[in-house]
Amino acid sequence: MMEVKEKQFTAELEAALESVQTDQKDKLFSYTEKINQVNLYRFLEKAAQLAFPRTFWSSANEDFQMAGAGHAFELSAEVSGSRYDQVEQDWNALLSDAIIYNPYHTSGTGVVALGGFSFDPLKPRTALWRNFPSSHFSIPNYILTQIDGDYYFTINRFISYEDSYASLLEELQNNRQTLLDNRGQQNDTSVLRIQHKKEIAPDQWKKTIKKATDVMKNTSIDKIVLAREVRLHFNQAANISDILKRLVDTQSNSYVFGYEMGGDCFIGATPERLVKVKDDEVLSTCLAGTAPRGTTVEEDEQIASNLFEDPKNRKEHNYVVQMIRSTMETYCSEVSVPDEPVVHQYKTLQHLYTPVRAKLKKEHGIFSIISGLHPTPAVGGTPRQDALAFIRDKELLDRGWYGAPIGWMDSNNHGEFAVALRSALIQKDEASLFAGCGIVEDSIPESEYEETKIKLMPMLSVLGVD
Ligand SMILES: C=C(O[C@H]1C=CC=C(C(=O)O)[C@@H]1O)C(=O)O
Ligand SMILES: [Mg+2]
Repeated sequence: MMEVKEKQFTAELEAALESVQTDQKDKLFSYTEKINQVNLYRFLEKAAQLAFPRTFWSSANEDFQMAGAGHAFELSAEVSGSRYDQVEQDWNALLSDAIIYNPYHTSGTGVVALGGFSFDPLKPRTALWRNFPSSHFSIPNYILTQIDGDYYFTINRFISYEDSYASLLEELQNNRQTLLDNRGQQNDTSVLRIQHKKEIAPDQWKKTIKKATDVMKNTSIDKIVLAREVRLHFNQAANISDILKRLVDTQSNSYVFGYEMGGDCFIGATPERLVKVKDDEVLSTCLAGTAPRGTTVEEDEQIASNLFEDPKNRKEHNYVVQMIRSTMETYCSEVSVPDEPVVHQYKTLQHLYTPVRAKLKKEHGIFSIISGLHPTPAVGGTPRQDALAFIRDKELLDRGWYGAPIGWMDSNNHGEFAVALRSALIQKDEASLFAGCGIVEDSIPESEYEETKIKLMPMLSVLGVD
């Protein structure tokens, strides 16, 4: 730390400890400074060396990235009905007492909570997701934020009145130095290989699709999203920071995330924004309907125009648009939704895409919108409760955090959540990958199976070769 900054830091820390002691109440202390460029992936490596659980977020156009180390404070709610309310209440309570030094007021700096939810709190949790509760948010001890090429470093420390100034200062300064040290070995050079790949019950999955289409022919259910799992075994433990870097480098137009809990890490590169809130501006995205990429420009365009015209994919997409529009109208004003989707291209596939814009009504926040939107028919179905009941009952998979909201929010009430698709739960030298498809009445099991294969490709390619 430069000397003038160091003086500022020690003065703020001293004042914070004094406030905690005077009030006899533990409080979160948060200090943000602007720093020179630091490699985010190196920061994550150093965090692992210090045994800190890691968090990572990269927005779809990479102009905003956060890497977190440690949990200064955790928000977690196991309750099902009100888990959003519970997290929101605990978050507001934490903020109301927090001592924040942040002259920049830039999104994603200072007191930031990163975290997410499980897909369905009513589905019994299996051993696979033992480290991931129904909801969990972390205010990391140390956050490195990159915005438009500028770098910020935040220290968050929950201070108890029993803490001593000298040991606090030593702890925070030592960790700061280690985490921001760009020297040392670059990323691991050993090659991650897939030694064993097991598709979990693909034939049964296709049978469940047939069951779903039969149900849709005979009931008022219009759409059910069904997912499946692929389990991998590697030649060595996967290097999380390396994989996150590879996802950012290869998956354009995608949110890349990482969330480490109890040694397991949930990672992904998802194209789907659930909601972004900045002041009163709200953005959401309807994404459903899929086709592969072509090998030539002509073929690519032909596939795109077929996707745009295809009634089955348009149906899948329209259920999402209808539901997101009506939910947004509950929480927002000036809801604007284009009449038709466009085709968006990603590395291995193309999607039908409809952006949504709105203005947040004063009485609502990001959690109200999340609770209204999740699960959209891009991951659940229509009508929601019937589709969820089918998934809960018939899908073989424990989705855990797959298909659920994952993201961040800060003390300025800015935040963004994506839908955790194209994701994997990494467990040292093993991983579970997830992919699902929107099933409508005219779905063909074999084609849906092919669709999951292209959705799995990006993650398989960053996790090594067969
Ligand atoms: C459920 C997934 O994708 C959803 C998002 C976009 C397109 C979809 C589709 O065309 O089926 C799915 O609704 C997944 O990737 O696991
Ligand atoms: Mg589909």
